[in-house]
Amino acid sequence: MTHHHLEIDSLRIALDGNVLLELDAHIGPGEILTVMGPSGSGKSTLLAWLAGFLAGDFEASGHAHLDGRDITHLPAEQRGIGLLFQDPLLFPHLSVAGNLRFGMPRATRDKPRQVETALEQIGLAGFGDRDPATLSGGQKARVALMRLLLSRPCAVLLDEPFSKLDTHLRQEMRQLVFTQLRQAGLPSLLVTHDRDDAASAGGKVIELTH
Ligand SMILES: Nc1ncnc2c1ncn2[C@@H]1O[C@H](COP(=O)(O)OP(=O)(O)OP(=O)(O)O)[C@@H](O)[C@H]1O
Repeated sequence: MTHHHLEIDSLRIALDGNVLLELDAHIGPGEILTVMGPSGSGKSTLLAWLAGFLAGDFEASGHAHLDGRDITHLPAEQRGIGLLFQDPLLFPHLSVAGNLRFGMPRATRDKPRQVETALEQIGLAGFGDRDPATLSGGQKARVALMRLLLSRPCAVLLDEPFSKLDTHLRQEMRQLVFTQLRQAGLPSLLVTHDRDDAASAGGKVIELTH
């Protein structure tokens, strides 16, 4: 297991001169930090800052370090951060296997074998040639998770990743996602409105306020 860690130092984000959020956090390998708070409290803004997509209207100061590397001003694609959203957003023009191969580092050894193993891990052995449109919501969510992990991120941001799933599936996906993130030793930041998500993540919880 690799030991990735993410640090947020003296982050302060303001909008029109008003401070929206201030945060210091250290997320160790396999830790999941949950961020909660009312609508408009800045949860998506925090993720956008970390991922490198923050809109120009915001003034941000502070630093983010990933594995000791200052990523604060790096372009999004050089940060090594993986994202998991509410919608699985699989590429419709690629097969399930094509989706899984998409973000794999160029130097990855034996890609077909790794794709096959990944499909087995999520109970979708033999689904490699399928069109993603023919998968159920739960199956798409599992493929999106594996595509993320196969891209070998150094940290993961999750934005309400389970909110579109029904209760039963939600429970199942929580288990799968959190177990996989822990096993991969990835520091993760979870944004959610759901207390059960936070409890299941098992880490610290931060509440953003206005
Ligand atoms: N591009 C933008 N330009 C100006 N203001 C913005 C922009 N994006 C968001 N805001 C404002 O920034 C504040 C924080 O928004 P943000 O989306 O981070 O909240 P949130 O906690 O994620 O809310 P929700 O739970 O509803 O998703 C809000 O007041 C919002 O109106």
